[in-house]
Amino acid sequence: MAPLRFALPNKGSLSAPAAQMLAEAGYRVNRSGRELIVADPANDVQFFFLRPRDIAVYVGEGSLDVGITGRDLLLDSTVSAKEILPLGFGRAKFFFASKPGTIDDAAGLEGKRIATSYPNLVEQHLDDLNIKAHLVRLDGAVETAVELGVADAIADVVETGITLKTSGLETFGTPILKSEAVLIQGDTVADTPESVRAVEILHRRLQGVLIARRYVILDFDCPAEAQEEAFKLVPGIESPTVSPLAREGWVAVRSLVPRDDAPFIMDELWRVGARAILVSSLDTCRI
Ligand SMILES: Nc1ncnc2c1ncn2[C@@H]1O[C@H](COP(=O)(O)OP(=O)(O)OP(=O)(O)O)[C@@H](O)[C@H]1O
Ligand SMILES: O=P(O)(O)OC[C@H]1O[C@H](OP(=O)(O)OP(=O)(O)O)[C@H](O)[C@@H]1O
Ligand SMILES: [Mg+2]
Repeated sequence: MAPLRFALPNKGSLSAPAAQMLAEAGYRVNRSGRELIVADPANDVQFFFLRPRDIAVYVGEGSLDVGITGRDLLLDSTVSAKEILPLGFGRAKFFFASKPGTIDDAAGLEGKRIATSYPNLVEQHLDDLNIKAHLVRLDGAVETAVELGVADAIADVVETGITLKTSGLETFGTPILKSEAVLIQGDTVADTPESVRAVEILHRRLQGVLIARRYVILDFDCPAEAQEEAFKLVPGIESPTVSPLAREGWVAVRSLVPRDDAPFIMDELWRVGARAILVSSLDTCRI
């Protein structure tokens, strides 16, 4: 059987977190040096390390089966590869920005020059808004374009906002896009049942990692008469697990709860009478 051909970012913001996530999902992305192709025979996968912008193209053209790239890069590529799982890292917003007091909403872009390295994404958005503007396509560092008089506004990725601030620019309007790293799939996957199955397994494994990151295991002991109230606080993903305790009239309960909510749920459980409330992390799971 041919291995699944998987494109991964070779450098940049998405590279290390993508490799980390795949390692947590059980893949062996052992890239010791600068190799561009790495085999993972145990999982029957071949990894190709490419620029994130090119990943959408390779997957969209059918040269590779799946890949991890940014949603913004996928949309800008205009290829037919489809997003099959958002991965929760590489989060950034895509905004218009200009010098304060010059342009303050998207309508103000009519007839203006906009610098961007995502011309297709921006053009599509302007078309949707029925705004005609001139795009100035740059490779990067687009924030400088306004200062240098090449453009009146920019459209770019904003993460912390530090780059914009130091360039004397401010965002305006609502975000053009909320982006994050995404798993993408090309049309060729459907060609063989083996690759369909390999992608299903990959999808389920990555989803397991996402759940393990977002949820914690909550264990507690609860008086039987308080259990109904406790279950409302810990519905779990499907249903909480309840086991008898040696102590008469008490049950042990185990459930998954969102990591961020755990401290509040623990306070409420204590209030309804639960004791020995323990939180532990998941490494990974299949739900
Ligand atoms: N602070 C950030 N800067 C740039 N891209 C970011 C940032 N945070 C998340 N991203 C996302 O990372 C992807 C861009 O990755 P890419 O490797 O091309 O750029 P990079 O991290 O800026 O690296 P480089 O310095 O080589 O340009 C996009 O999907 C973008 O939305
Ligand atoms: O909101 P911030 O946290 O400041 O991050 C956003 C900045 O980071 C990226 O630039 P990068 O460093 O990748 O340079 P580039 O423009 O050459 O790609 C992006 O293009 C923005 O300029
Ligand atoms: Mg960049």
